[in-house]
Amino acid sequence: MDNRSANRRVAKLAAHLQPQIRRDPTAAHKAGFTVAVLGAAGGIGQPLSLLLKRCPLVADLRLYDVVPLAAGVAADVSHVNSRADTRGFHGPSQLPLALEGCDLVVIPAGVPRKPGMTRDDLFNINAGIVRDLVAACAKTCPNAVLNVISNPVNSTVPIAAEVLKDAGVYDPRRLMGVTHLDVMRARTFVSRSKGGDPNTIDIPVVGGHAGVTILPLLSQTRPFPKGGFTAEEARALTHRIQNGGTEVVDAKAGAGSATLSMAAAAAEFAHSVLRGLNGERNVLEHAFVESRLVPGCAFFASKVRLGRVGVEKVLGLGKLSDAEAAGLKALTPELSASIRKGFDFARASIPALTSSSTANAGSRLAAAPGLGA
Ligand SMILES: NC(=O)C1=CN([C@@H]2O[C@H](COP(=O)(O)OP(=O)(O)OC[C@H]3O[C@@H](n4cnc5c(N)ncnc54)[C@H](O)[C@@H]3O)[C@@H](O)[C@H]2O)C=CC1
Ligand SMILES: O=C([O-])CC(=O)C(=O)O
Repeated sequence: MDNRSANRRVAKLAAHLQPQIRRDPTAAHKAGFTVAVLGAAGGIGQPLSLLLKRCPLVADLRLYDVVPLAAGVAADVSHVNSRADTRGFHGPSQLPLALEGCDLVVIPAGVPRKPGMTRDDLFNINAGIVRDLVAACAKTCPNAVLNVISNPVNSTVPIAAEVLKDAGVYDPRRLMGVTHLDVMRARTFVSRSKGGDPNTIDIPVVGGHAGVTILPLLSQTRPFPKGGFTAEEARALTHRIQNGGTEVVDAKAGAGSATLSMAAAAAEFAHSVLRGLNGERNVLEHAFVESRLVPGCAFFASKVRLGRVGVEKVLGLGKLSDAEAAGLKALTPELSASIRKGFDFARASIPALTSSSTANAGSRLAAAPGLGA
């Protein structure tokens, strides 16, 4: 074979292989991602760490907690045969080591509810925990995507935003409150009562992550159940989805709140974030993010499109039924107050919202497109 026909054959072979290379979702980031779990020794942290160890897009898994058990959890999880290198870290002196080079940091650190408590009752303890952990992220891995699980999410996410702004590294596309458990509950409860496959049924859940601020949009259920929802069915399902967390808190009778279902939700959500970072197109999830969807609510949970930078686009709410529109009106004052409470706490407790760091934050923010829908 002469050189020219050999070259032609190579070119033909390359052209044949090219589409397959482009279709390989991991091709863009062969090395995989570095992910940290902060609060890894806890009720959510342990099963979440296990599930992330199984995630094919995780190459380096860092398990951090204030308690030394983090090392034991890491030793245990590390024996699972998957590609992710797994290490444990404990105590504030090891936090920078845990965060160094992270692409994604998942934060379930903090105390859970007991029966009779609201999520807001956790504010006094968890607000400071989230503030300090996010400050460490701002310093060591300012470009990481943050998934905040710690309650009250309606306030801890605004706290995280203020801390990041103060450090001059806030990019709204990389800060997400995890509300995916509400979506999972909606899928489960609706498919059990009305039929349909809980794996594929699509039900938007918007607003926030506490009581009436959790607003399932049952009228947008796809596929829509035969016969639809009666007003009473819609009311009962909405109530159950809004109170799913309390159902578990009461069933655990003082021993904590949802941990296993939350770990499943956080792992599924983290996997979607990594798929987006990896360049996969059209990854859609719900998350509590900076938003302009609802006046008065600087953060709002809605469907978002995830991509290489985190949240690429906040999608609209679609057409609401009359009952859903009333639910949206009813949730706005509570959600808005919880967001303000987070902002106020952060602004009062961040020692230096100095003019220099504020100027710095301004320049970073100007470079980062907002998330208005
Ligand atoms: N977003 C959501 O949908 C959900 C949120 N949650 C919230 O997640 C949080 C954690 O819940 P659980 O895992 O059940 O609690 P847990 O008490 O079992 O675990 C919390 C872990 O955080 C650790 N921790 C405390 N302070 C820390 C710090 N400064 N740095 C690192 N680690 C720290 C503790 O040592 C413990 O291992 C709670 O605030 C809970 O309300 C729970 C379920 C659903
Ligand atoms: O209810 C709680 O305290 C924990 C939580 O956020 C949930 O299960 O949705």
